[in-house]
Amino acid sequence: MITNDILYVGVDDRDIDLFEGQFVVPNGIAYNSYVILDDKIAVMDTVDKRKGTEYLLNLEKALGDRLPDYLIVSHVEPDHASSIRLFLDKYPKTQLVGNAKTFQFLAQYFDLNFDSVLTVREGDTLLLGKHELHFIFAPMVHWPEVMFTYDSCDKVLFSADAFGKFGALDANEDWTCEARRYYFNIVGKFGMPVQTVLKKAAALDIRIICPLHGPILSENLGKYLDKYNTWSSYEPESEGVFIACASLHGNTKDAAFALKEMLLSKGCPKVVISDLARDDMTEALEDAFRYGKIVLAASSYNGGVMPFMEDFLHHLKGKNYQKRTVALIENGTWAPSANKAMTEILSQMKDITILDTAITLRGTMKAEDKKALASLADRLCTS
Ligand SMILES: Cc1cc2nc3c(=O)[nH]c(=O)nc-3n(C[C@H](O)[C@H](O)[C@H](O)COP(=O)(O)O)c2cc1C
Repeated sequence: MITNDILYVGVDDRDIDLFEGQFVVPNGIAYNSYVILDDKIAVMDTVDKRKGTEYLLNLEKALGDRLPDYLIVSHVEPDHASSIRLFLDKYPKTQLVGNAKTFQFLAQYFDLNFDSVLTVREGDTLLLGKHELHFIFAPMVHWPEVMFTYDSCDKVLFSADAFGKFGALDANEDWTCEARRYYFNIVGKFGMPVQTVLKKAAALDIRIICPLHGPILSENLGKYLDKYNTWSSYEPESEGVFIACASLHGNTKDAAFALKEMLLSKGCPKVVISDLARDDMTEALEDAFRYGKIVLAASSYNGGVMPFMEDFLHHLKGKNYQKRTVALIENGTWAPSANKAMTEILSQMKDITILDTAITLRGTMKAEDKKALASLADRLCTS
């Protein structure tokens, strides 16, 4: 129970191998859905059809002998909407509520009778009894049709995918870490639209945030709003340096670890290294956004850069990576080419400062390489 009238009817999914076909979720994922019980009953979204049967049982229990009047569709993505067919087979008289885009997209997934739907516009309200629902459009957070719903009676914001996180509800883990990985990998490209909806939300008296994934947020809401403000404005969140490396034979990786030791010994508060070939790419992406300074260290490869690094940089570009200071380290035997290849991709991003400290290793680290790394460490500690 979330309030006296709002019940949780979502489900945990711990069997899924990859969320959205690409993200590892070691602690699963929750598909959240809610019921508002009033003179009229509104259900807030459904769940992935992978868990449709379990969902309908939860719903039935929450409804007792009553029937839902409305199904509010805040996001058409299948992890929330693919049980709508199942839902309507059981509750055929329920009216679907969405905006024009909601129904345009739903028609791509379902053969529905769209004559009976209720199409809302930005700022429209729906009265259930004492609960009045206000529709707040949030286009591109993270699809074009996304809308938030604010219940002015219980002061609850149903925030669609915003404020969500990876991890089933019964996972005992920190919110920030998995919410950050979720944000940058799923919503990260859309910083401006998130800023726009945060401004709309600032005008509301919000006591509880009910996202479509992850825990219901009811305490210290400023913390979550602040994180979203930092993330969506592409500002660094933590002091420190992130080193991403891709190394064929380990020499560049050795240099990355040597640099880490130097940075720590010079007082850098935090240094995180990711081996892009072995570590989770989505965590590397998260760390690249978390810190303000990053070092890219890679082997030269066929006149370019090792493909894991190339892939990583394309991921960053796709997520609108910006406002960061970058240092480059390459390794090559006959014609080192990694720094040039990395610079080319970085030059397509906004507001990236590449330090004039580029280092070229040839095979193993030599004394002069260690000196160059030490002066890079100085520069990173002072810039
Ligand atoms: C398939 C392949 C392609 C390579 N391409 C280049 C290249 O274009 N230019 C170059 O200078 N070295 C090239 N190298 C050599 C590596 O960059 C070199 O061995 C480097 O020292 C590897 O650093 P690492 O020990 O960190 O992997 C290539 C090596 C391999 C196996």
